[in-house]
Amino acid sequence: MNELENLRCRIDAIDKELIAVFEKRMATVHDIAKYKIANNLPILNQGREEAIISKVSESIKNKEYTDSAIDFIKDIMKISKKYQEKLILEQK
Ligand SMILES: C=C(O[C@@H]1C=C(C(=O)O)C=C[C@H]1O)C(=O)O
Repeated sequence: MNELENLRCRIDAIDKELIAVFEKRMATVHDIAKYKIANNLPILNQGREEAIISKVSESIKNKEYTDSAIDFIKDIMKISKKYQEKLILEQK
């Protein structure tokens, strides 16, 4: 296997881990959406999102990746809200 193939193998293994963790997060988002529906709460919680972004920038070890990590978590939260909207629409 050449170097590029070897590195891509490593990416494939990391993606597998990412998807497993993503599934766990989405299952929790699902439970949060059910709670919001039952308690008539809005999908967006700006304060919570800002706190998550702060935690990400504090906890990332390689500061070279800070901006990318913030972009990443913002995209994840966008996906989370889109999924919650879908669940809420299905209830109506
Ligand atoms: C999951 C929630 O809903 C929204 C999505 C968030 C997320 O994906 O982390 C955070 C805050 C909310 O804007 C929540 O309220 O906790």
